[in-house]
Amino acid sequence: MQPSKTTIIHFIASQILFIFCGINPLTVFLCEAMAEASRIFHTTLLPAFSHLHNNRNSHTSFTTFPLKRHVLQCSVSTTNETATTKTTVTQKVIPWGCDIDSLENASDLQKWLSESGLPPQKMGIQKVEVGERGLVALKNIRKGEKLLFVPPSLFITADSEWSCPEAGEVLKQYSVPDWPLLATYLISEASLQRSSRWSNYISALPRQPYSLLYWTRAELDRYLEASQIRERAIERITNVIGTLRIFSKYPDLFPEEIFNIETFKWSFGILFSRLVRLPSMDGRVALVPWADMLNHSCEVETFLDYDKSSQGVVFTTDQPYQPGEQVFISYGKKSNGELLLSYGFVPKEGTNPSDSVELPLSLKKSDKCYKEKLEALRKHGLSA
Ligand SMILES: C[S@@+](CC[C@H](N)C(=O)[O-])C[C@H]1O[C@@H](n2cnc3c(N)ncnc32)[C@H](O)[C@@H]1O
Repeated sequence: MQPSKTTIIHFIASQILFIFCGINPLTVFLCEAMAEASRIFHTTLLPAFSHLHNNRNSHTSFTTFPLKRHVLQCSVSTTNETATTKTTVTQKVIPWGCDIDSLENASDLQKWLSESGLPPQKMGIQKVEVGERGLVALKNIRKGEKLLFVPPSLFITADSEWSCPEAGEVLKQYSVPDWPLLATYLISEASLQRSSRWSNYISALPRQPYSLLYWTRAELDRYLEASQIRERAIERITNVIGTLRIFSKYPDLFPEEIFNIETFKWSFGILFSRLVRLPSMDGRVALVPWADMLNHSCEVETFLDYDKSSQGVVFTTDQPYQPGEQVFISYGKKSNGELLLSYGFVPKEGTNPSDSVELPLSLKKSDKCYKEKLEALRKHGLSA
């Protein structure tokens, strides 16, 4: 499920209220009031989103766009800004991957994975209510059961072999860090289509992942006004653009038709939403096909990790599942803003116990009540 209109507005409202709180250094204590005010804001001002959501097909020119765009568009649809948002639709379509809710390539992926060493699974990929596609229990699954067992031969890491070794050599020569290296690797392999060993995996990835990287500057300014997430999204976009600089020197290895801003938005969008850090492999980052079909729930705490005894990526269920139920993992204790930033969704309102807003605080030593305020901040686990 993508962010509902009310959830997005709740998020925006809390961020806007955050401005007012940020002015006074001792307003940490206003957080509760802020949340209450934002609740009032959303319940009194908003029409039901479900109606707009269900009617989204009436905006036919948006049908190939992620729902997030519809949500944004819906949230301003009663004003004439709709037209402004429509202008963003003219982006180039990535020539690989599939529609975000498509199962067309998922069965090929599953077949290829089983042939390549993935053991039989108790879950299958299906269309789901939360997260478009996800892994659903095919059999009874017990609480405390280990699932997945994806072997390392199926991971994509910074050490994966390049189909075009010369390109990989150049990146190594520049000691390019893991993230931009993986982003480039993904584009390089994707562009080779069927001749890449990852072709079945890449074909099942979304052609346009939900990501703030696709928001225009105007959208970021408008919908994330006063939020720290806005700055972080702008920083990420700047870094993605910066990655392109390396390639201008090697147009033969990295032709612009393939390595350009659109393809890097895609590959970084895929990394932000799917790359996992594996604590038991010294925090190594990897794309783990199949495991990356699991959606997030704030109600579970289990996470992906490498299991030395079974030599594969696993997670241990912290609740039982019956056949037909979607199986979830946790992407970490992240605020709604952080989930939006990396994964492009916001959990249903009131369901995320880790939700928070960042309040930058400063306390001047010249403040008459410096000591008392410092003490009050410390009491709440905050530093000045
Ligand atoms: C690791 S992928 C999970 C598989 C993905 N649903 C797919 O079909 O490829 C992460 C993406 O799934 C979606 N997702 C995961 N958990 C979600 C949730 N609780 N609500 C809405 N979308 C979710 C978001 O689009 C996110 O960027």
